Amino acid sequence: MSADSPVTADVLLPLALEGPYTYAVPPGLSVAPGDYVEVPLGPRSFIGCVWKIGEGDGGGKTLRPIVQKFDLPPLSDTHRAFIDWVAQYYLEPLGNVLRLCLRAPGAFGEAKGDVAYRIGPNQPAKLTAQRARVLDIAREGLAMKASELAELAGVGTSVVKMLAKAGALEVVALPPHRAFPAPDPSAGKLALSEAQEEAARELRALVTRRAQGTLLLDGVTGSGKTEVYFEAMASALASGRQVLLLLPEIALTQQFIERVERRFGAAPATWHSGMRPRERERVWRGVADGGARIVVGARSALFLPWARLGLVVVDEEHESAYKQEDGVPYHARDMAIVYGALGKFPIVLASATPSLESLVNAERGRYTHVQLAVRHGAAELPPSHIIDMRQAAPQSGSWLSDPLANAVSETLAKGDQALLFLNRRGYAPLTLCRACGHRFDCPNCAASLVEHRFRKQLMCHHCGHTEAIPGQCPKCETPGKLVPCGPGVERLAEEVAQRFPEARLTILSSDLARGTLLKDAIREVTDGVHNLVIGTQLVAKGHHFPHLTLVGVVDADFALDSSDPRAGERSWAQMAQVAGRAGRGEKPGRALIQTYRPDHPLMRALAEGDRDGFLTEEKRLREGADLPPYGHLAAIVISGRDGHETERFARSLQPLAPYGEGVHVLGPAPAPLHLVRGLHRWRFLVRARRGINVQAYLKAWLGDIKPKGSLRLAIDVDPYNFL
Ligand SMILES: Nc1ncnc2c1ncn2[C@@H]1O[C@H](COP(=O)(O)OP(=O)(O)OP(=O)(O)O)[C@@H](O)[C@H]1O
Ligand SMILES: [Zn+2]
Repeated sequence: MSADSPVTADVLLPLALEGPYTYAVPPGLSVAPGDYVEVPLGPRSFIGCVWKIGEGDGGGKTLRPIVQKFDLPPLSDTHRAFIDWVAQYYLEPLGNVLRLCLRAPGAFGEAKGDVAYRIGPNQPAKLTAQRARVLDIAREGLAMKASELAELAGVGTSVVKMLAKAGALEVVALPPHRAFPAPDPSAGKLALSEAQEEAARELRALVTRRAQGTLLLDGVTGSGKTEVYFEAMASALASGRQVLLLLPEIALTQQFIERVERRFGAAPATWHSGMRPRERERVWRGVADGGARIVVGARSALFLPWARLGLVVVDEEHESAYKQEDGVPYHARDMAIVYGALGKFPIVLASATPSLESLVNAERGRYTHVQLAVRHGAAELPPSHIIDMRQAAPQSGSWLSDPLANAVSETLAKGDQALLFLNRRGYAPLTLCRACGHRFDCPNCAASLVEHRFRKQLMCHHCGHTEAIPGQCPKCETPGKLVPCGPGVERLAEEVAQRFPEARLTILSSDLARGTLLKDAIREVTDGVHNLVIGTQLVAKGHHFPHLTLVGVVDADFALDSSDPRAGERSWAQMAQVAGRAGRGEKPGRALIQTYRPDHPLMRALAEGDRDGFLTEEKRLREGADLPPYGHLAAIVISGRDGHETERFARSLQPLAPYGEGVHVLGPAPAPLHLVRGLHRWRFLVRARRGINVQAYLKAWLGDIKPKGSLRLAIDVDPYNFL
């Protein structure tokens, strides 16, 4: 390169692009890989990340220059290598993966004094829908940057500026971000039991080695795993590193965050989907400059621009909530392990019901396996009893067998708390007309509408479509003949209220998940305000309810038959977890499980507490079928507006699938959920023996296919969703 040849930089943009674009570096600007820069693309400008320097030459075209460089710590080499890895593994455009890392647009704000906007004294002369949206958000009271307000309202920043000019918004100076308090590794350390101490020693050793390595902390419910992995976090913090504690979104409760705060004497940073833009920006910057030492976050926190990450703990590692389903379909647990390998730091996976994947990796000697076999302190694991519903069936329209109802009475009489677990929201999963047989289905999806009686609505749980509950059948017009079929939590609550009129009843369901309602409800259950709780899967997630002594599983057969190869494992984990909420305090607990299939290996295993027996059988089945963790799966979902066109396109791909030794292509077949949001869906499932490069196979098959019109082709490597 001669002295006067233009210096160029390859800049990756957070768009669906396979690679970076080359730009000219204007004289006087020095950029290095990892720097964040603003560059033009077409008529717009974007914030991207410098990927390489001086390699591209623009292929003879005149290069457009970089507009500006942001004064932020660069994205580390490790993080960029991680992005490359994720993109290759999931066959995603590189730019889409970068986008996961830049989810805090405000962090790139103007370098000069930040200003914010809040509601002002005037009404704008003309109130367009866009302006009204901005003002509605401003009326909530928080001062926000133009970019944040605009993003929330789904408008351009010009709308915000225009409203400010008209006096409908007021400009205020934003105070600088609050710094993150420094954690103290030994602040609130509890005295550990001998078993905990022994486990903690292994975790600390792993962290001080400062090398890659995965440890599976496999401890029964209530064994005190949290205190044990806190020790690993303490070691990483003491060595000056940052720590990420990943939780399934729904388990990220205020209670848990307070527990972390007590242990380390400082509130951790948190990261989840419900955050306000300014807090996002604060955390993003804190992670980038190293000021945020502990982050407790949902899966996407893995992609934050870590400065000195030294440990990731994945709590409830078996949870399928770690799999992102939209956009880049990554699995945060698996990608945490990849990140650890690239960054040479350890990963701790914790669970009372580890995934088969992790257990098999531990067996193969890839993971260190640390077990806690008993509950902490005097608490004992609750025994599970099976109720054979063929013998004890309740009368029609009622869902509690006598043995379960009696157990609830006894529990309440003793002043204890009982939990009834039913994984169905709403009142009834299906509504039929008794006169003509008409069933209420979603107009956009291949699914029945769920009655939500409390909200007086029929609702689709796939697309959110709602309609009022009609007084008569829309088809035969007979009034008063509509019947709800099957139970949801609301309907169960009706029965329970009738049977136990004295009980202080509450429902914990994700219908409450927005806002503070759910937090309050969980705290009230913890404090014993309620003595009878009806809950969906939400209650199975790591909560500690000290007064709870009885867990009743209302429908254990619910998820057994499905196209999902992990259905058995998942049902088992869910029931073991929910049973594990019982007897965590001073009094012993028990679990009663209602099933019509008492001979199913899963029910037997639960009754006998024989986890190993059940999992050995599951492993045998999976190994025989080359299913994970013994083989790879990839799903290919073809969707489109037009049913015939979608089918034709799916079928046209089938003969193009190359022959591959050890690779099976199943399909195309209509997806179990063959219509969602008006899109018709067809699926292929690719099953490959271990050691086969599935990505290479998929590229060879589908790499050049460009679906047209409304048709889409989505590849899901390591799928967890089989609908
Ligand atoms: N060393 C200790 N000293 C005092 N209390 C402890 C100690 N270890 C654990 N506990 C308490 O025991 C209870 C269970 O511990 P923890 O929540 O860590 O269990 P866990 O293994 O994570 O359970 P689960 O998997 O069911 O969520 C908690 O109330 C916790 O505060
Ligand atoms: Zn729908």
